[in-house]
Amino acid sequence: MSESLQPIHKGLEGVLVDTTSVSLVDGGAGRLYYRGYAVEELARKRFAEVMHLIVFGTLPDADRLQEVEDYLWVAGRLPPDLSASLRQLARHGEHPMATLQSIAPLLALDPPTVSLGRSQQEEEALVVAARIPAAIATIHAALQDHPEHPYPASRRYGERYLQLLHGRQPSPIEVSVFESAQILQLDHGFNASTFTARVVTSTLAPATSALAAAMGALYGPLHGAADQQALEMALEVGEPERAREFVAQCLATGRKVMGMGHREYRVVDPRSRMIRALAQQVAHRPEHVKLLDVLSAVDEAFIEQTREKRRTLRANLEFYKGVVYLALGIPKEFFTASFAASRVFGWIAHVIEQRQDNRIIRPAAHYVGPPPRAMTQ
Ligand SMILES: CC(=O)SCCNC(=O)CCNC(=O)[C@H](O)C(C)(C)COP(=O)(O)OP(=O)(O)OC[C@H]1O[C@@H](n2cnc3c(N)ncnc32)[C@H](O)[C@@H]1OP(=O)(O)O
Ligand SMILES: O=C([O-])CC(=O)C(=O)O
Repeated sequence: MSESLQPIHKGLEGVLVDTTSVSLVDGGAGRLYYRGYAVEELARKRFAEVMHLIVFGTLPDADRLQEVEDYLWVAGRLPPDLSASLRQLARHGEHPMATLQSIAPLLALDPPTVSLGRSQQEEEALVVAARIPAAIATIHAALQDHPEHPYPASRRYGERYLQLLHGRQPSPIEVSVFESAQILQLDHGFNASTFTARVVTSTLAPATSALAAAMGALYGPLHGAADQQALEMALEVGEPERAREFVAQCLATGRKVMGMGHREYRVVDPRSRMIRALAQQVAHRPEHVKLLDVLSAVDEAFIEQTREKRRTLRANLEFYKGVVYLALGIPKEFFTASFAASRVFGWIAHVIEQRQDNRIIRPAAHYVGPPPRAMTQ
């Protein structure tokens, strides 16, 4: 068939481009599984366990878990030169995601003495991933104009993450809620950033370049940055009583309600329900309780007012996440970077998978420009 007669799959909706064994998104049933295990069960585990499952395919035993947590702790410390360069870069005041994307491939410089025995490319990618929490904390400190907090002694990912950011010891509840939220964000089929990582990998570019490119895709408001935008929308709505009018106005003017809708889910995104429950566990301050009330009211109004749409639209991962992060002391400008700190391990799993049976990803386009013509001048 000539290219012009083929159907065009705008946005690649429903197009199968490869296989994956990392995660299964069951959009009809509203279920998500990582390597066969339901996320509802995995969210109760430690972050490093589920990260190991995603990247290496198995849940680690106690010895391996300790090895991986030790690895993340050693590899996660930023070398002083790198930290100084990042601090200087961050002081330009760009969005943390822009700074993080620009530095991402270089986070593997001056490698640590530890290794997980993988290929050089995979080790470099793991070092980048391990160093993202400290990189985020450095950007945060630079933007606040305060010195970085000392590198925490904790081997536990969530505890170290929050301590790097605040310099104070988080409570056990804060650690477990944060780790659960991060687990829910590890992987999600061929979403836009993961597919970006696979496209870049398919050219045989370095794994670290694939991670930087994926980070660029995650920064888009239709994808990862919807977390910050959903929270900003809740602030704009202000009061639960204004939700119905706000949603009606969005629908009338074609403005998207951020954190709503999904390419795959035809029912509510299971992560949204779980993230909302996590938000209820940590939202104690009146302003956080109010944000949760506003979001719940927008959620309800959106369901009611989109009942007639051809596609069922429900809250996705991003809708309630901001309340969890805010209550844990993560400023809204750092939501998407914190998402990236988790998703980077999913990207690595897909880089590994793509490399195992690679073919360059290169779709076709139907040309609609001027026909071949003679140059007249
Ligand atoms: C981690 C993540 O990336 S989760 C997704 C985060 N992104 C967002 O929350 C941004 C808001 N949501 C959206 O923009 C979309 O729902 C996406 C990008 C998630 C999915 O996009 P697509 O699969 O291409 O869906 P599409 O945009 O075709 O939506 C189908 C219909 O629902 C409408 N719709 C979809 N999402 C929304 C929304 N959030 N608000 C209002 N209307 C919406 C579309 O306008 C379209 O309406 P139409 O049939 O009248 O034209
Ligand atoms: O799958 C998608 O298109 C977006 C998403 O929910 C994710 O990346 O977590």
